[in-house]
Amino acid sequence: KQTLLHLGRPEGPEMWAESFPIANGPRQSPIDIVPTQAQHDPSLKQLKLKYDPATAKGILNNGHSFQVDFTDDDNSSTLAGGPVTGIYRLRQFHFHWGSSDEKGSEHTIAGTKFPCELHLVHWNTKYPNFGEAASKPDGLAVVGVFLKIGSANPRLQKVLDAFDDIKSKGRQTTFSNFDPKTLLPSALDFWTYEGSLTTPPLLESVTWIVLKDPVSVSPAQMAKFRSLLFTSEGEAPSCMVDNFRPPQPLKGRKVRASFK
Ligand SMILES: NS(=O)(=O)c1ccc(C(=O)N2CCN(Cc3ccccc3)C2)cc1
Ligand SMILES: [Zn+2]
Repeated sequence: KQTLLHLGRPEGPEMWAESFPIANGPRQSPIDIVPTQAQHDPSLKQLKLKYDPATAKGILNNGHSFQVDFTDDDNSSTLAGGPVTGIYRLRQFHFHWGSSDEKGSEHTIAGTKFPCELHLVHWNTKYPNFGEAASKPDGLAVVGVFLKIGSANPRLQKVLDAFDDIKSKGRQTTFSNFDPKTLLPSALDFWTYEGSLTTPPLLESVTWIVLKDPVSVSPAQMAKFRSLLFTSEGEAPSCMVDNFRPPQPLKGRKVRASFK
C-alpha cells in the first residue's frame, strides 16, 4: 500500500510523464543492471577521480534529497577516463534511500535493491556551465555507489552530523573540507550506460558510471537519513524516505562493464 501510495503520489514518479514527456524517452534512468548481460569492454579506460576537499561548499535539503555542493569554477575536482572523453567537473553529490532497508537504491543489480545509493554529479567542461551541460547528450557524468547494510561507515559521519542543521526543506549550512573520494569503495570497477537524470526534468544527458562494489552503512545511520524531512518548517512533517525512481525500460541500450 505504502509503495502504491508512493508511486501514485501526485508528485511521484508515476505522474512525471504528464509534465515531462521525456519520462517515457529512449534513454531514461535508472535501470536494472543484469551483470550476465553486460559486455566487458577492454577499451574502457581507468576511472580518474581527482577531488580537492577545499571545493566542498555547503549542504542543502532541497526537498527531495540532500546534496553537498562543490565550487565548480575551476578543475580542482574532476572526473576523467572511464567511458568519458574530456574532463567533467564535480558539482554535487546526493543520495536516494528507502523507508526500510530492503529498498532505496535507484539502480538495481539483477533485481536486487540496496537500501541507499550515492550519486556524484559531474558536468562536461566543453560546455560553459552545469545548466548548459545538463541539456546535452554528453553533458553530465554521474558516478553511482551502492550502500549496503553492515558496519557503521565512519566516512559518512561528517555528513550525518550536518543533518540537524538541514532537517527541513530549504535549510542549508556550510560544509567544508570534505573529500568525497572517502565515500567510494577501494575498487573502481564499474558498469556504464547512456541515461538520464532520475528526477525532473529527467534530461537525457547522463553517462552513468555505476560502481560494482558497495560501501557499508549501518541501520542506525540509515535511520538518520530517514529523520530528514521532505517538508518545510511549519508544514506538517513528512519524513524524507523512498526518494528513488524505479528502474526504467532499457529500450535496446547496451550496458558495458569495465571488468571481466
Ligand atoms: N539523481 S541524478 O543523479 O540523476 C540527478 C538529479 C538531479 C540533478 C540536478 O542537479 N538537477 C536536476 C534538476 N535541477 C535543476 C536544473 C538546473 C539546471 C538545468 C536543468 C535543471 C538540477 C543532477 C543529477
Ligand atoms: Zn540521484
